[in-house]
Amino acid sequence: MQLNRGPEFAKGNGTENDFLILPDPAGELNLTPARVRALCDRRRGLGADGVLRVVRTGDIDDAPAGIPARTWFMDYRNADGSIAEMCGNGVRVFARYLVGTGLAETSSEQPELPIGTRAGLRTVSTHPDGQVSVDMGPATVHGESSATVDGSSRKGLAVDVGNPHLACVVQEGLERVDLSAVPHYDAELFTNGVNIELVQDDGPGRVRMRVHERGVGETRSCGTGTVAAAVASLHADGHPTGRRIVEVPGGTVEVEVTARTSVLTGPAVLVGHGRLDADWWQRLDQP
Ligand SMILES: N[C@@H](CCC[C@H](N)C(=O)O)C(=O)O
Repeated sequence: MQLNRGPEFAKGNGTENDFLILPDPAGELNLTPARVRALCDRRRGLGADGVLRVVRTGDIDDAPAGIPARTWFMDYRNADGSIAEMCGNGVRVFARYLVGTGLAETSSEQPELPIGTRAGLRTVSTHPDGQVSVDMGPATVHGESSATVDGSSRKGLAVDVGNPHLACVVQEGLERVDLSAVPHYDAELFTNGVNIELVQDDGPGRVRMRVHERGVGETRSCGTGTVAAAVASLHADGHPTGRRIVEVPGGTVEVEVTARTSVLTGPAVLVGHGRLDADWWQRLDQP
């Protein structure tokens, strides 16, 4: 087969929240919104919920201050081409990629990996059983709000996990809700849009969650969303801290919320890798 070798890519997922990973160690890739949309399109491109560009922090114009320039930075893009501050599943897959390709090293003495994100520096730890944890930083509650989802108004907790969430605890019927349309939310509170979670109790210490992600639509999982869901579930039980097992359509994760921070643990899987066709990639850059 004649293929003009374009940029490298890999594909991975965390609880079936799937990503295309584009290594860009020299910071040379022109990752336009049009290219992200084409890549993520499940018919026109390779298909994914988002793109993770692997770049050095020094090559990112809008990186938060204080992250050393050589630190690997997760330049996250939603499937619609928009930029988001943070991705809890993505950052675990990103760490798996760095270690798997030898771009970064971890060991039993030094299992922690610092990763730059637009929400700040995050520390990821890989475990011998294949699970990956990330210290997500504090999840900050900004009060209550509501959204109209599938024609019904739902009350929820506004939680900032580096990116914005509205986590709505529902009593029943989680599986029956139609999440195909963008929910209507308070645009004065969420000026840059919001990820919306529906969270249903599933026994002691357990919840089930579905999510409509900003810039994507319904996904099989959302790591930052699971943290918001755990916070909302704990809050509903009158606890500011604690632990929740969160079951999403794509699998199961664990969230621990402490007074200082929140930690998300779950799987991170690399599926394969290859090269984009250079002609296809070039054509996407033309008006
Ligand atoms: N799937 C992600 C969140 C990705 C960003 C989100 N759609 C946003 O726009 O904030 C996760 O695992 O956290």
